[in-house]
Amino acid sequence: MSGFDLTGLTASFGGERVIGPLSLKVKKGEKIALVGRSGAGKSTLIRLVYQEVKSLASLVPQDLGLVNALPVFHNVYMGRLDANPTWYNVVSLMRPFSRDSREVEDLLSELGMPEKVWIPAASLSGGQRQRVAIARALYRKSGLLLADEPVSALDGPMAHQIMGLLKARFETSVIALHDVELALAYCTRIVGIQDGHVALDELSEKLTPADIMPLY
Ligand SMILES: Nc1ncnc2c1ncn2[C@@H]1O[C@H](COP(=O)(O)OP(=O)(O)OP(=O)(O)O)[C@@H](O)[C@H]1O
Repeated sequence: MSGFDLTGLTASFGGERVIGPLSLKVKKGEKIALVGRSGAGKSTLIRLVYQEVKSLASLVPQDLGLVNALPVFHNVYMGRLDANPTWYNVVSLMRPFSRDSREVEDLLSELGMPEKVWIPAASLSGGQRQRVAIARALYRKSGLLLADEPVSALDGPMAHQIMGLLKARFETSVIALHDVELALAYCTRIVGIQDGHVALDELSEKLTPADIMPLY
């Protein structure tokens, strides 16, 4: 089951309510884009959803969550840590198994950076770091993707390629996107967030960029 139905979602910082109460029902197979101006609450909503669904989801947080001192391989491998016994993970830290190395290398090839597999994450560019976080999410092989601006550091053609890949590989997704064109092209439903509430909820096929602009 990769959909979810959450109600009564709220978040506050320093006593100030920034989300909700808000409900979000996502059906299996839906690709949702969360859109809205900076500070509207998209990242906070992604975090709230992740807290609820945790192990069912693959997460690409806005800060990416990479471990700089570790090679790309291990950063990607971390996506599936909970699927393996502890001894397997400890051995993999020192001497990765060849089947795992091959799988990670294949993923990195798809993302256009096969030569970086043994490079520490610290020495990657911003766009490369973003692709490592995406590889980690793909490696997890869950049915649900939660991603916060996953292609913001990528150039146009690469952003389209990766959005296409995410659409194909995840049955269901909720992606915060500031790029309205990408949202309409790769997502089936647009949820607009304004001041922590849902201000728009419509199928992409019924919307144009002009319909979304009032949120900004
Ligand atoms: N750790 C925090 N401490 C205090 N306030 C926070 C914190 N995180 C978020 N906020 C506040 O919550 C509100 C929503 O922030 P959030 O990051 O969810 O917005 P966003 O829509 O994702 O913005 P952006 O598009 O810039 O990433 C903002 O007013 C922000 O200042």
